[in-house]
Amino acid sequence: MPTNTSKPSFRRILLKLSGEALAGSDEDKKFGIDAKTLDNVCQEIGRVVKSGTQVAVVIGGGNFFRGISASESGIERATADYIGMLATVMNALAVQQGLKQIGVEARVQSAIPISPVSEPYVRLRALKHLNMGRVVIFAAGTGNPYFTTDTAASLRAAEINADILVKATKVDGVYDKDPVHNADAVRYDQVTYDEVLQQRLNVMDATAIALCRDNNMPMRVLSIGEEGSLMRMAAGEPVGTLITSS
Ligand SMILES: Nc1ncnc2c1ncn2[C@@H]1O[C@H](COP(=O)(O)OP(=O)(O)OP(=O)(O)O)[C@@H](O)[C@H]1O
Ligand SMILES: O=c1ccn([C@@H]2O[C@H](COP(=O)(O)O)[C@@H](O)[C@H]2O)c(=O)[nH]1
Repeated sequence: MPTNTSKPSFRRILLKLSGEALAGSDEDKKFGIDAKTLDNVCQEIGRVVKSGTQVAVVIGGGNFFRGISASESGIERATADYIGMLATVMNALAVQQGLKQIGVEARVQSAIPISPVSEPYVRLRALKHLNMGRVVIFAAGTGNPYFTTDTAASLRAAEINADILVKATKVDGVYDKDPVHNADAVRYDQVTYDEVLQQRLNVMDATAIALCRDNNMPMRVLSIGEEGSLMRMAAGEPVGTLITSS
């Protein structure tokens, strides 16, 4: 529950967490969930919740499985995507547990019903949890193959009337080219949805960007590995890159 008396900059945010952000940064730890990294991520989320901002999370599955890569090696695409969606459920449960350990209440809602382990996605119930100060973790993406958790994040952000969609990932913003593969890449402070689409700045998939553009949902891309960045963003600081219509 909120502990601060100052008014937060955002009433409600949708945080898109990349699955890879839960894996360690060491070369030999790029798969699965690293306990220390998970704790750091949960602490970041906990600070924001305690400052009075409601937080909903959509979590990726790239630390376990990506459907499109697996389908290239022979698994039928739809099946591979269902495996990918189930991978996001594992991450969601881990984040729920990590938050619980630091005293932050959270509920997982899965777009693919898995009744023994999570609630199904029910929009009004999600809103009720958020209004009670609980973190809601949306798992299993959209529940449909051929989509990504970026698109799920855009969809859920619109559905819950979030003030902003925050993409927290390994890179600290949107660059003119992929910074992981280009040392000379230059970061934007602000960029439009159309520029991201036209210049194919692949920090998020095109469907997700278009959905945010069509719903006028502002987005911010920041690094979850940079300590305090999420809290600074929630306090209104211009962290990372802002994506808007103009
Ligand atoms: N122009 C760009 N600016 C910033 N990042 C970019 C750009 N082009 C490509 N990227 C890449 O986009 C990635 C962000 O996507 P990310 O790895 O978080 O994928 P995801 O699908 O959201 O999560 P997951 O790890 O669960 O698959 C960065 O790691 C970065 O390498
Ligand atoms: O709506 C969705 C969301 C995800 N998937 C599959 O899950 C994996 C993991 O998600 P990331 O967004 O890549 O982290 C993704 O590669 C898809 O295979 C999906 O099918 N539908």
